[in-house]
Amino acid sequence: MPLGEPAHAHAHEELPSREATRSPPPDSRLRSLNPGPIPIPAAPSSRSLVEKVSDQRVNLDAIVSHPSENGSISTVSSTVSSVESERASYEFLAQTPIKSTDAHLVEFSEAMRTVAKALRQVAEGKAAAQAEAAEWKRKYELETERKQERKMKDCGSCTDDDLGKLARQLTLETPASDQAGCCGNHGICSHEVLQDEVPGSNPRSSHKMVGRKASFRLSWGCNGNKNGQHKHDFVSFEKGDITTAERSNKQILLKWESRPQTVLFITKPNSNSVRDLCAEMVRWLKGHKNMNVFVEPWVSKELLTQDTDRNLVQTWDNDEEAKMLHTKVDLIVTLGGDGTVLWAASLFKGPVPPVVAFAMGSLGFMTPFPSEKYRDCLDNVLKGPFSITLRNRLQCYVIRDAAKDELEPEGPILVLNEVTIDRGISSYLTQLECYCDSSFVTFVQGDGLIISTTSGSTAYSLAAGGSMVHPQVPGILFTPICPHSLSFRPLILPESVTLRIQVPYNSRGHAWASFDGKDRKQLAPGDALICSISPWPVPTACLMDSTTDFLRSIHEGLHWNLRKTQQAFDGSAPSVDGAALTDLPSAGI
Ligand SMILES: NC(=O)c1ccc[n+]([C@@H]2O[C@H](COP(=O)([O-])OP(=O)(O)OC[C@H]3O[C@@H](n4cnc5c(N)ncnc54)[C@H](O)[C@@H]3O)[C@@H](O)[C@H]2O)c1
Ligand SMILES: Nc1ncnc2c1ncn2[C@@H]1O[C@H](COP(=O)(O)OP(=O)(O)OP(=O)(O)O)[C@@H](O)[C@H]1O
Repeated sequence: MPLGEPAHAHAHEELPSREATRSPPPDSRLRSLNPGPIPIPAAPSSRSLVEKVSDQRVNLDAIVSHPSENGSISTVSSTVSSVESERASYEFLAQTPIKSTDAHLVEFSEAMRTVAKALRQVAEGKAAAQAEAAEWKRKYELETERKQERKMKDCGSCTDDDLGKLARQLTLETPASDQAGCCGNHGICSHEVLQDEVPGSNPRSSHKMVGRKASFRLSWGCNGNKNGQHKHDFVSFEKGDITTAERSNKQILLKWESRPQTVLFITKPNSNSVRDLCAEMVRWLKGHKNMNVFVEPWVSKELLTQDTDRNLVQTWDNDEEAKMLHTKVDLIVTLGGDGTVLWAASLFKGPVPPVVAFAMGSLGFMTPFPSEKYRDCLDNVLKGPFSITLRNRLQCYVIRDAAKDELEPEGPILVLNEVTIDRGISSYLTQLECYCDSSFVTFVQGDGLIISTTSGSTAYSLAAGGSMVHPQVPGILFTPICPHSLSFRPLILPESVTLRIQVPYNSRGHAWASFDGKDRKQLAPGDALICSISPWPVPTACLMDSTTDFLRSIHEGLHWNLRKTQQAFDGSAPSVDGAALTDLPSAGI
């Protein structure tokens, strides 16, 4: 049979002719071997057995020939091998000396049934795998098409050369190490982001527009590959090989393509040092960098006490204007602790400009920049390029039992750390039914549950026994709070899932949801919380790079695994392979 042709087309033609030349049909052979006086009721059953097996063969081939372009060699060969196994069964049936007893025939028919069943299972397994591969391929092709359309649309301004590069990229050619220009091969342009708007926002309300936003490009660096050349992020189907995307170990760099002009200041309230520094920084940015500065409405009233300072800044008057901030602001500067970064992120329900967080709190996991060196830090950031950490957020919807099919009109609540469902002031155990996509996960009985981002893994989730997870790891943490069970361990789920946490109808009390530790909402029996990863991450500027900053935070902020080192037997301190706490690289700024 020629390779590449459907197996079933030939299998059916070949089998009977071979059987005809080699041996008589099984039932006639059986009859000739059983001429004795004893009636043989098993003989007809032997015939029906053979018919049944060949019927099953028809079905098997129908399943195995499921249309699929990839892996055609393995597909055909697998079909051939199952047909050949069947053929061997027939030959075995034809050649086996059969004694004239009913018991033998019965035993034999049982054996054949088992063989037929095994063959069917093998073929069905292969067919399922092929169907799955075909589905993945279809999705991949759809996605490639969509990307191509989007890129073409977004690059209306690209030159022919750029479009050629883009086409090469989309046709999966390995690019040269050229990162310059619009839509470079290893990154994305901010043009795509800049065209997005928060749904429902009113462009006419942006009358305080302060000039065009600076465009920038993101590129993915690659360890050990200095020119930035790397494989594309896709799974190869054509050659039947699956390669791992290299995205996870890359540091993202932000490079300005035009000069950033507008900074938004977010400051921690009730702090004199923050107030003083804020005023000083605003003056410096205006005087030395000629930047536009936005501050929150309360800051312009309370923090900037002098009229001269107040005249240097702009603010917004209403929610509609606040919704348009992302179209004006190039950079967010935060002065405070992690709570201030959370607050800054909460102001943006859609895209978030890059955040440069200065540490003015007690811990500062997400605030790597030393406030006393703000001039050097801001100089470097405004010049670029600089590393960023793309921090995923969770989008959460509360679905009320009374209005099951309606999403909240004000849209999802976005959290950078976590959403917590707990028992509030109730003294009863919280009972929560948890589903991941449509699969049941578990029934929580305890103080509550934390659904956390990887950035939030070092906050409440850590206190409840969850793992610390690098913020670039694509996952969602599922951490119980004081579960009344010996075997409930925290989980980390893939970022692609949607979680549903439901308060059962027969729950003894209400539950409470809180979002980054704020905005508590009561959940009555029957109410549910739905959460998944939001398409709008928070890009935070790194002092060094994502990993160095993360390790520095867990060492310096949490004193992770700090312990006096055991002495060697000779009394000297053993050498430590790797950086000790005191050896951590300095800021370099
Ligand atoms: N038992 C707990 O640990 C506990 C209880 C409630 C809330 N929290 C956390 O507090 C967060 C709200 O922070 P806030 O500053 O508005 O409140 P807050 O002022 O009460 O500070 C909470 C503490 O958590 C730290 N923190 C916040 N986010 C962090 C992060 N991503 N990694 C490491 N530490 C982090 C802050 O630096 C601060 O020290 C919540 O999102 C929650 O994660 C923790
Ligand atoms: N601009 C703001 N407007 C209103 N509230 C804010 C603002 N910035 C911060 N907050 C709130 O102030 C609280 C304290 O802020 P933050 O965590 O930054 O300071 P901190 O507690 O001194 O620092 P750390 O958490 O490192 O100890 C947080 O609950 C935060 O949500």
